[in-house]
Amino acid sequence: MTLLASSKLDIRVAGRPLCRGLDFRMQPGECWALLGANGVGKTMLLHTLAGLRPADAGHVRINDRPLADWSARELARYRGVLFQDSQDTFPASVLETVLSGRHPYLRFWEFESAHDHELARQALARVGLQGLEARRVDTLSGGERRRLALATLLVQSPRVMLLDEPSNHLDLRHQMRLFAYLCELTREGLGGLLMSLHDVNLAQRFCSHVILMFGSGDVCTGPVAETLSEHTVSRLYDYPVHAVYDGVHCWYQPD
Ligand SMILES: Nc1ncnc2c1ncn2[C@@H]1O[C@H](COP(=O)(O)OP(=O)(O)OP(=O)(O)O)[C@@H](O)[C@H]1O
Repeated sequence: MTLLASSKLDIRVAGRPLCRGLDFRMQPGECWALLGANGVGKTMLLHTLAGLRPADAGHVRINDRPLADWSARELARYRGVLFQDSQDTFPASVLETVLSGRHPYLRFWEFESAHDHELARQALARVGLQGLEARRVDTLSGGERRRLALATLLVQSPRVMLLDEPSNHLDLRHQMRLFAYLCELTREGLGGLLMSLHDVNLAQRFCSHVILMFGSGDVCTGPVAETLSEHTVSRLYDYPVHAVYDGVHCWYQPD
């Protein structure tokens, strides 16, 4: 079974190619990073794979079914999207916001159950926001708001997670803890994770596979060990880097 796949996927914006002929298959338990320079099209690609915007050509399949065959409710239960920025239209509380992750499972006018509240409590504890349930979201710091968005996604418990720059606003400890948790959850629960990142070293450390977007539609995919190199990372950001290996971890440093 393939959780998420694209074939011959083309994405263009204002006539400009962002992604040309992308073929990839995400198998259960895999963690993928989506890397590329600013403005190269990472958000557009994530949104296309999530079914939030149409592709210009090619196909997306989730769980081996074409996107068009999924109802909105089915999709909301199966794949979760973390947007680049959180927008709070109403001054909801932390608890109300995290419980909104359960809405795909509720019927119209149905209230959240004790089980939903327990999932919300566990997710808030997981991201270190326990005790803040009654706080208004517009009083949270940037990092706290980001962690609340991640908790809301966890409460949704999607099989496939599509995350747009999940490390935004997170300090070092929260980055390392949450990335380790998301990847362990994906591997052990045999889900699928695709996240756009600006830190190639987070991809190198936590991910099994990468999609690289080089600009003008050029894309390539593959296992991290075979795809990331001094050459590809330097080309990706149009800036020279060199690899450092300490016997355990490899990372890339700008020259
Ligand atoms: N409606 C639009 N009209 C014209 N260009 C657009 C429109 N929407 C997005 N773009 C352009 O599409 C390109 C890809 O945008 P996208 O947000 O996917 O980039 P990104 O790789 O996620 O960037 P970043 O790393 O800066 O977040 C950008 O150059 C952006 O300016």
